This record gives sequence, structure tokens and C-alpha cells, in this order.
Amino acid sequence: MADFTIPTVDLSPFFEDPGDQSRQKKADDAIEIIREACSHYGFFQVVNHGVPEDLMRRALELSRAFFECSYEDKLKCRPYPGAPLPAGYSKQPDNSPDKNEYLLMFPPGSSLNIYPDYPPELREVLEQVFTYMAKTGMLLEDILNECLGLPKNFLRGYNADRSWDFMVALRYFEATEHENNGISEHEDSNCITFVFQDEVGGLEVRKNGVWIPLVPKKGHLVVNIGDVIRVLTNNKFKSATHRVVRSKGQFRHSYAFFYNLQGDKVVEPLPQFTSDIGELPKYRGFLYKEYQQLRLRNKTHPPSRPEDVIHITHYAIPTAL
Ligand SMILES: O=C(O)CCC(=O)C(=O)O
Ligand SMILES: [Fe+2]
Repeated sequence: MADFTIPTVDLSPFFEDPGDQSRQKKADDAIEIIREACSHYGFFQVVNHGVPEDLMRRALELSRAFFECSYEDKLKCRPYPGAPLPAGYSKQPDNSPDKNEYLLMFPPGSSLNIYPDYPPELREVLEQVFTYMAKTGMLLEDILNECLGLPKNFLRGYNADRSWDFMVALRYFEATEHENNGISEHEDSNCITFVFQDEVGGLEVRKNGVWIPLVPKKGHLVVNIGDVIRVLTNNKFKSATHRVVRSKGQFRHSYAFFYNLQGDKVVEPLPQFTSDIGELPKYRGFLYKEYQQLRLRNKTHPPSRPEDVIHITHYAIPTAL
């Protein structure tokens, strides 16, 4: 029988004294669940992750208030031309199958950030959420490092520059009589993504070929593994396939934090998952910023044929897959 469960992992052992024996057992159990989830489908949920629940709730209230402003007002913080990603407010192009609008930011202090004036508390709350999420990202990266049996701090060293991380507050429009696509099925291009959402629901992940709804739970963060980890591990860890469906009569709000990679880094399968174990690389190496640009183009100039949408398979070595 199909298994529709999505593991929830308690991260509290990773905040406790490392010398404690019972802490070690709980941490080992968590690592085992994460390893299993990442090896098969690339997603799970976490609790006790360090991001305060009240702050997440407040962030959702404030982004809702922002999105309720008029389109003209929201356009006051539209992106500067030429930024690597559109920081500020954007709405998906009318010809996009994705039906949502979003507010994107880089790390607090980035000169690219454009914040709305209303509601006045939004900026500070966004910056706080960002700071907490980046810490959770570092913790999860260390945990993945351990799950993969890589040398201590390997991923930390490879991905030491936090300036390309970004966060998006999203609002999905109500479904119509005829269609309900919020974001078409995709894998995230980055390293690790964290999502929290309001009570409406709509995020779905594909596990063993079946779409499973992520029922919103207070204080939970959904974790998706992205394509960078998939390529580094030569497919040992999967990037999560997910989508968002819209609800009739309700807008949906969520936040997605993209723990990312600096654009000049080369992404290619690591020797630990190729030559060291006698396996061929399944991807050719590429500069991360090239891939991020191609993925952005999917959004700004949505191809009319779904088969023209760029995925990580763009870099796949055909004979090795
Ligand atoms: O809104 C969500 O729940 C997920 C968003 C997402 O998948 C994305 O922005 O890549
Ligand atoms: Fe996504």
C-alpha cells in the first residue's frame, strides 16, 4: 500500500549539549530519518528548528496586509532592472501558468533590497525571519553533511558565502472555475528550501509518483532538497518535486526561504559519489549563476511548451542517467 506519510523531524537535539548520551541517540535517529527521506524523495518537515512560531505567524499577517494593497501601491517597490533576481514586488506574467505574486529579498543589508513602506512593521519582521532561516539553513546543511558521510564541515566550506540566499513572501490568487495551478511542478534549483504557510494549504510534494498535500501545521517548516545537493551527490539525494494548487474562494500566503549558493561556484558531482565509488558522473559541471539565470528565464519568459522549461536535466550526461 502507498505510504502517504511525510516525516516530521524534531531538531531540538541539535541545539542541546553535544556531550549528552540521550541527545546523541535522538540526533542519530533524526539523521537516519532525514537520510532516508532525502535518498528517496527529498523532503520532510521540521519542528523545534529555531524560528519562533509567533514570528512566523506575524510574518504571514503582515505579508497578507501588504498584498491587500492596490496593485499601483505594490508596484512602488518593483525591482530595479538588472538585479540577479527581482528583489521587491513582482507578479507572475499573465502568460505564466503560475498564478501568484511575491515579495523577494536578499539578506538584510543587501543594497538590492526594496522594502514596502506599508505595513510599517513588515521590513523588520522580514529581516528577523530571514536571519533565523539562514541559521536554520546552516544547521540543516551540517546535518546533511553528516547524513552524506562527508568530511566534517565540508558543505559549510563549499557554501560559505551567504549573500545569494533569498526569501520570498508569496500570495496565491483564488482558483477559478477552470484552473487551480499556483506553481507548476518543479524542483528548486538551490541547496535547501524552507517553507511555512497559512492554514489554506495547497503545497503538494511527489513521493513515489503520488502527490501528497502538506497539511499546514503551526510551527512546522517544510524542507525541500534542491538541485545543487542532487548534483553534488550524483543523485544520491533527490531534489523534491513539488507544486502548489490554489483553493476556490481563498488566497493563500506562504514564505519560502532559499538557502542558496554563491553564483561563481562550480556545481558538479563530488568524487565521494563518483570516482571514489566507481560511478560515472551523471551531470557535467556548471557555474551556479548560469543555472539560476536559466531558471529565472523560465519565470520571466515562460516557454509556451512545457517541454522547453529548463530543469537540472539540462546538465545531465545522457549516457550516465
Ligand atoms: O508557496 C509554497 O508553498 C512553495 C513555493 C515554491 O515552491 C517556490 O517558490 O519554489
Ligand atoms: Fe519550490
